Amino acid sequence: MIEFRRSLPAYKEKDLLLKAISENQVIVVSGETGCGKTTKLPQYILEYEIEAARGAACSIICTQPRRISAMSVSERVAAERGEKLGESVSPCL
Ligand SMILES: Nc1ncnc2c1ncn2[C@@H]1O[C@H](COP(=O)(O)OP(=O)(O)OP(=O)(O)O)[C@@H](O)[C@H]1O
Repeated sequence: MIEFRRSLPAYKEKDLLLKAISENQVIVVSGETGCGKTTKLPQYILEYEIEAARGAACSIICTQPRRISAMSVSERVAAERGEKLGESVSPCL
């Protein structure tokens, strides 16, 4: 799972993305389908905030257009983190 995460295009742009987020109130991220915008970028932000001792104060909201995709994304991200749903990832339908 870790190797897979590191193979995605989003991982290669991780530092650039975190720098852009820290320096701007709003950014637009555009990338090919499956590059990691939905499941990886929120985790990069959370991990960055945890490293900065701000993890407890960090809330990340990720919207999806359908219930099924909201559930699928939530389950996937929780699985990647080795957690159960409801720990750091909670779907809100
Ligand atoms: N539920 C899942 N089960 C297995 N693999 C998944 C799942 N969700 C995502 N992935 C994998 O993680 C990678 C990143 O997916 P992600 O949804 O973050 O990409 P994305 O850039 O948001 O794509 P899109 O623009 O289509 O929404 C995908 O290439 C896919 O292989």
